[in-house]
Amino acid sequence: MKNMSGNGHKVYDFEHFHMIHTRNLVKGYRSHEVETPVLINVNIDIGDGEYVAIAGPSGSGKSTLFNILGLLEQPDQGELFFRGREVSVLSDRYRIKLRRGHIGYVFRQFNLVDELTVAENVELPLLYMSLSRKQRKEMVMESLFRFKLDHIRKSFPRQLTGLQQQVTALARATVFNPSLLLADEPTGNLNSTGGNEILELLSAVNETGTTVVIFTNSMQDAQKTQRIIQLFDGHVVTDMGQKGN
Ligand SMILES: Nc1ncnc2c1ncn2[C@@H]1O[C@H](COP(=O)(O)OP(=O)(O)OP(=O)(O)O)[C@@H](O)[C@H]1O
Repeated sequence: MKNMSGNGHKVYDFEHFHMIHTRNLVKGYRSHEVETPVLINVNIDIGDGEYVAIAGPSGSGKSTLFNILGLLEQPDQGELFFRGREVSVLSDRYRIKLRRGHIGYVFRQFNLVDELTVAENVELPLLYMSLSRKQRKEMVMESLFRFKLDHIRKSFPRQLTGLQQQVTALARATVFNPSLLLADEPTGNLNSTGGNEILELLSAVNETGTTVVIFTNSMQDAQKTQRIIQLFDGHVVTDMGQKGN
C-alpha cells in the first residue's frame, strides 16, 4: 500500500522492510535515432540484510541496473524505492546526499586513486561527511584493521596486487557502514583464489548487517550468495531463493 510522506513523496508501507523495491523499471539508450531497450519491466525486491547476486551474460543489462539501483542513473520509466522512499522522483542533489550516507560501491576495475595511499583511498568517502579529522582517522584505522590492510596503509595502488587493490576498494566502500553495498563484477579482474577471497569478504560484510548485491556473469560466483536473480536481455528471468519463498 502506498501513501504520501509529509514532503509529498510516495512512501511504500512494507510488511517487511525492503532495501530495494522496483516496479516496472525501463531503461533504453538512443543512438543514431535507434532506441535500444536495455532494461524491460524489471521488478525486484531485496530485503534488508540479504546477500544477493544479479547474474546474467554480457549485455544483459547488469551494469545499467547497478547504476540505477545505486542511484547513479535514472530509469526512463518505472518506480524505484530505496529504504521505502521513492527515489526515481528525487532531485539529483537529494539522490547524491542519499547515496553518500547509505550506499557503498565496488567496481571491477578497483577504481582507486593512484596518487593516494591505501589509507587515503579508504578515507575518501568520509571527506564528504560531517566528521572530524579524529573521527575519520578512527574509522579508517578500524577498516584497515578489519580488512588486514594495516601493514600496507602507506602503499600506493601501483605497489599492490590486484587482490590487495580490490580489498582496499572494499574497505573504502564500507568504511562508513553503508546499509547497501553494490559490487559490479567484483571478481572480474582477479584469479579464482583472489575472487573467492573477495566473495568471502563480501559475505562477512553481509554478516555485519549490510545488504550486499553483486552483479556477475559467473554462476559460480552467484552460487556463493543466498539468492540469485537472473537477468537476460534486460528481463528478470528467474529469482531463486528469495527469503520467505
Ligand atoms: N551509455 C550507453 N549508451 C548506449 N548503449 C549502452 C550504454 N550503456 C549500455 N549500453 C548497452 O546496453 C546493453 C546492456 O549493457 P550493460 O553494460 O548494462 O550490460 P552488462 O550485462 O553489464 O554487460 P557487461 O557484462 O558486458 O558489462 C548493451 O547492449 C550495451 O551496449
